[in-house]
Amino acid sequence: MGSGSASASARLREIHRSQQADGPAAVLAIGTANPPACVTQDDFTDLLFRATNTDHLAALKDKFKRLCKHACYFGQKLGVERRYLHHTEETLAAHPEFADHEAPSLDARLDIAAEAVPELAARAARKAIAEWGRPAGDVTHLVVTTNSGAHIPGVDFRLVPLLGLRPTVRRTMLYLNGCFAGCAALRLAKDLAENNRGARVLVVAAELTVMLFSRPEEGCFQTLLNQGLFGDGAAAVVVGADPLVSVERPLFEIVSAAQTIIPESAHAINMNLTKGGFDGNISTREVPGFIGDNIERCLMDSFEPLGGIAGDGKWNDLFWAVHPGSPAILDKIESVLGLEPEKLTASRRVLRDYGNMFGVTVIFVLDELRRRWEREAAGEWRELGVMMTFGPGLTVETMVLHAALK
Ligand SMILES: CC(C)(COP(=O)(O)OP(=O)(O)OC[C@H]1O[C@@H](n2cnc3c(N)ncnc32)[C@H](O)[C@@H]1OP(=O)(O)O)[C@@H](O)C(=O)NCCC(=O)NCCSC(=O)CC(=O)O
Repeated sequence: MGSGSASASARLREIHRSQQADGPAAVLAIGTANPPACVTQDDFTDLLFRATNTDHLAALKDKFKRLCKHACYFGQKLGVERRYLHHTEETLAAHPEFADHEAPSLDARLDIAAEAVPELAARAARKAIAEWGRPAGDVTHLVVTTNSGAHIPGVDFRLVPLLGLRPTVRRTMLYLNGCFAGCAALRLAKDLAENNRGARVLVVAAELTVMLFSRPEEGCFQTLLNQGLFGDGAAAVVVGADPLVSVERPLFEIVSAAQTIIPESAHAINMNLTKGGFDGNISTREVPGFIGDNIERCLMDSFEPLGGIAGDGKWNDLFWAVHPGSPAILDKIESVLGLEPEKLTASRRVLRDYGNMFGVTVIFVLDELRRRWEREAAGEWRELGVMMTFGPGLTVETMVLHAALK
């Protein structure tokens, strides 16, 4: 009896071991997509005040312009020059209730998201699958994340026929994780890929700001921030371990992944689905400080499995893919860690050209980094790097990456 159970347990351990991948999970391909309409901050300012019949609020419009004005490359304030938006002036004319967040508009917003989010997500995913070089039917797991919707079944379910995935693909849907969602989805993909030999995980993030559109209001800074900072987009990543030689090309290996809640910061970013759409409250004056005060500890924890990280100027030896929540946040990180300005260029560039696309943004930053290295034949290439996102909690997601694409 005893020896029988010992051998059964040994057999189970053997089965378990045989299910593990040999090597670390790696990013094998990246795809991105945006809606067709690109809107500059100047054009958007006019559109916003015209479409919401608030042009008479001249002082508020001037304030919004000041907030958007310094959208120069290394400038302050919102750091956004242009964004892609699914909703147009026609959408807003057809839905005057979107302007008033006290009016019931959630159903109409969700109806728009139900169609548009999966379509945008599918466009990014098709690009990632094409770069990956294997058929969509070889995807074993699907992890989808969005803040733009609350549907059952969700975007994950819709993507199966849109992409030609197998009905047996193992799906996980992550709703309402705020801006840390992209990194959280990749963390999940890492665990799936490393614990299921041969798994190929398609990670997809997609966001539409039609969920939080509203008119600017006197005395409500949040409405200005929401309308000036956020943009629409989707990004997809194929993750897998033990890449097939000559078919798959690893871009980044995922070395470690961690998540931390910053103490006493629960009030700093809150988001809710309300009858009037997606409502948020961001303590803009506190968030950069919370992140700055805690970032070094989060990084030390992330590097602990690697035996730590040593040396003066150690943070400049890494590449950085940081969620660009806003220039003030990036400035704070830069100064606390003593980073050379070049280190956060990819983050600032994505913010400038696309806005803050919640969880999608950091994948755009990763894509920007690898494209820059490919363009410049590895000019500023560094072997080890950090991917970092922030969101409600305040939650900090940290991932140590190894660039495999030199
Ligand atoms: C809001 C800011 C862009 C403001 O930029 P600056 O600090 O450089 O500029 P500033 O202080 O001169 O402010 C510009 C104008 O905005 C006004 N202003 C700024 N903050 C305000 C506030 N909280 N309430 C009311 N007014 C405010 C100022 O009075 C000024 O008005 P006037 O012009 O009249 O003098 C910045 O503080 C910032 O980036 N904060 C962090 C933003 C953030 O938390 N982002 C995370 C997004 S959420 C995310 O990424 C994660 C997630 O969602 O999950």
